[in-house]
Amino acid sequence: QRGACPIINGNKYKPEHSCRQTSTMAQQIKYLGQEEAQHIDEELFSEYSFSVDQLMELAGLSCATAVAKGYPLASLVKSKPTVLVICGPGNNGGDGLVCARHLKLFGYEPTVLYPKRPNKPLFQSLTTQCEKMAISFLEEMPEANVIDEAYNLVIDAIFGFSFKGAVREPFGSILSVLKKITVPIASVDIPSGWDVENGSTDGLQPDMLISLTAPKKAAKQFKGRYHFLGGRFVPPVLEQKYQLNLPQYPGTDCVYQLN
Ligand SMILES: NC(=O)C1=CN([C@@H]2O[C@H](COP(=O)(O)OP(=O)(O)OC[C@H]3O[C@@H](n4cnc5c(N)ncnc54)[C@H](O)[C@@H]3O)[C@@H](O)[C@H]2O)[C@@H](O)CC1
Ligand SMILES: [K+]
Repeated sequence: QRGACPIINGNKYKPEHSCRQTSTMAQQIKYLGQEEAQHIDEELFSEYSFSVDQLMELAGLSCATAVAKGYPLASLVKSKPTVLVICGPGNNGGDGLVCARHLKLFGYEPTVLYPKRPNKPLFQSLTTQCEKMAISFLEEMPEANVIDEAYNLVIDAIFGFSFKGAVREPFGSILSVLKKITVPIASVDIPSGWDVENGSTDGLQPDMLISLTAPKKAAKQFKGRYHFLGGRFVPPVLEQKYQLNLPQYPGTDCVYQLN
């Protein structure tokens, strides 16, 4: 139930503005603006010497883990555990490729749509890794009714925190189809097409959102069933500098269910 204080895995956690303050409550998690998200991202690479592929691996693993928690294999309605993963042209798309690979290892049958592939070794390697794991790639976006018949859910890894302006093709057409499907959508970091800070009134309405590092401001408008936090890689000093107030991830888990 939205607005309630969830108790998950024994941890009590309070999403921002959602329930009355008590002295024992955790502090409010920070919702990041677009620039702040980009600054943290840059700092992780420049000051903390992480590489993109390191963080992408952890981000993508978080996404696959959240999907497996929200949509366990045993709960899927189709005869095969099919998942359509749609990857965009930036790092959000890279998270999608990593997520697809881990979903395969978890026993799902992911299929990838990756229409705009950056000419960079990282993305080429992630694509090869998927292909070598017998994950198939579609040539074009299926119609909405085909998706509803063939897949249990769709992973939206099209745009993340660098999305700006009006959606350009082919992603405008892809998002139009996604607005018509009835199977659940799990969005990586931001529901694609939403303004990173202001969200969207007529955009995608994903069933799951996996916020990476910290939720972005748009996440306040998320109305789906599952909001997970992933990307358990933030060094405490960086967390303190930006006052992220991240919750305590339970045990060794790489995701935290916010609601
Ligand atoms: N530090 C972090 O928090 C991490 C972030 N990661 C991921 O990286 C994402 C950010 O990646 P990027 O900065 O590469 O950006 P995005 O993946 O958000 O998107 C950038 C790409 O989308 C295109 N684009 C932007 N606006 C568009 C529009 N209106 N129409 C069509 N195309 C458009 C750009 O040309 C660019 O190719 C995050 O959201 C997250 O998913 C993870 O990979 C690793 C760690
Ligand atoms: K997304």
